[in-house]
Amino acid sequence: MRDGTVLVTGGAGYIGSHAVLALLDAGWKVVVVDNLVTGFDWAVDKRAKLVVASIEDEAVVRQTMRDEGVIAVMHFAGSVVVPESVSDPLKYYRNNTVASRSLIESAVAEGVKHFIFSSTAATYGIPEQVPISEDSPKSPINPYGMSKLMTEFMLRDVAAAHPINYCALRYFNVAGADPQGRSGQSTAGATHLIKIAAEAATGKRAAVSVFGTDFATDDGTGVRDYIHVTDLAAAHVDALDLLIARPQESHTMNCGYGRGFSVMQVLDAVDRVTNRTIERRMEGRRAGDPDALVADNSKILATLPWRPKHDDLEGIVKDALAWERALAERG
Ligand SMILES: NC(=O)c1ccc[n+]([C@@H]2O[C@H](COP(=O)([O-])OP(=O)(O)OC[C@H]3O[C@@H](n4cnc5c(N)ncnc54)[C@H](O)[C@@H]3O)[C@@H](O)[C@H]2O)c1
Ligand SMILES: O=c1ccn([C@@H]2O[C@H](COP(=O)(O)OP(=O)(O)O[C@H]3O[C@H](CO)[C@H](O)[C@H](O)[C@H]3O)[C@@H](O)[C@H]2O)c(=O)[nH]1
Repeated sequence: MRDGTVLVTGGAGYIGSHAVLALLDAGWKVVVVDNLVTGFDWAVDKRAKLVVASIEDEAVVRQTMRDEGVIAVMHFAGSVVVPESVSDPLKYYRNNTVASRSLIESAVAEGVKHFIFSSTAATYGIPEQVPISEDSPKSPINPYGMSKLMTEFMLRDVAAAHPINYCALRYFNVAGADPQGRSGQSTAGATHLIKIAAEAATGKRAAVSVFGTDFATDDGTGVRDYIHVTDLAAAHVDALDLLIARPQESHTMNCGYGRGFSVMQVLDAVDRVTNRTIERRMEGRRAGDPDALVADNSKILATLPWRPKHDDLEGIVKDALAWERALAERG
């Protein structure tokens, strides 16, 4: 067992629940703070403690930090739907930026030493160059990306002023599910391509819409860097070890595999895995979708011992499908 407890905000959600598993499997004690707006209490592994509260509830968060001996925060809690951030920006500035400010303040006040933050490739906006390196211009094209970038700025300034270091991890497209079937993406109303394709493959949807066929890519459909959620969770555990080993340093790193697949390639992979043909409906572009988003992942590979173990599109699809079937059985 490691010394100290990790507080995982949003640990009842998709990515957070996988981080909880990775931390527990690595020997950490874990306490989750989640208000269950999009998460599920059953998604939190029983070895972890769950406190149902908002990260904005400073009294509860600070008490939890004290009671549990929290040495580090992994901060996944937030609002994650890009189009909603365009129609309701203040929700995003509140639940991502303002709530993060409150959480960071609690961490500083309680002497928590390390902070790991879920950031996003959406901080880059429409990239000038692909693959995208961390020092590329940050020009978010929606309030979601901006709300996350603002939190990165807060962390930078707070780490300069207080004895806390941080790692901001900019995720590319997260997909798949725990290969052992312990967690997966469960929130209804999915917008993410692989989740939607898994729903279509299991009969929850009649077809998959292909948003745009005139992008500047080989087959005209959007290209993304899909990273398996279990690899992403493992990167967080390694990032924590780095923050502990080098307390004077903070880091901002892309999390992706450095290669992209088009929408058509993803749907082809789903068809191969299921041995069926999902109906594809060609539609117009979604507002604000870039042609291609692929990570330059040289920094994370140079900085952490982390190496991808699930960099296989069909494997990602298989794990997403297995979880979708398990969800269907759950009812
Ligand atoms: N899914 C992706 O592809 C992706 C990509 C880039 C970044 N991210 C980031 O990763 C993080 C996790 O995303 P996810 O896909 O797991 O989403 P999710 O909705 O499954 O998880 C978010 C969790 O946070 C909780 N939560 C929300 N607001 C809260 C609050 N104020 N207090 C306490 N708990 C709160 C929710 O109940 C939920 O359990 C988010 O910060 C998101 O911005 C996700
Ligand atoms: O039903 C669908 C859903 C998506 N797509 C296409 O599939 C690709 C991936 O779309 P997703 O909605 O799965 O993911 P995004 O790339 O739009 O965005 C995701 O990844 C970003 C970073 O790359 C941000 O982190 C953001 O939070 C997260 O939602 C895009 O080309 C999109 O147009 C479809 O064709 N049909």
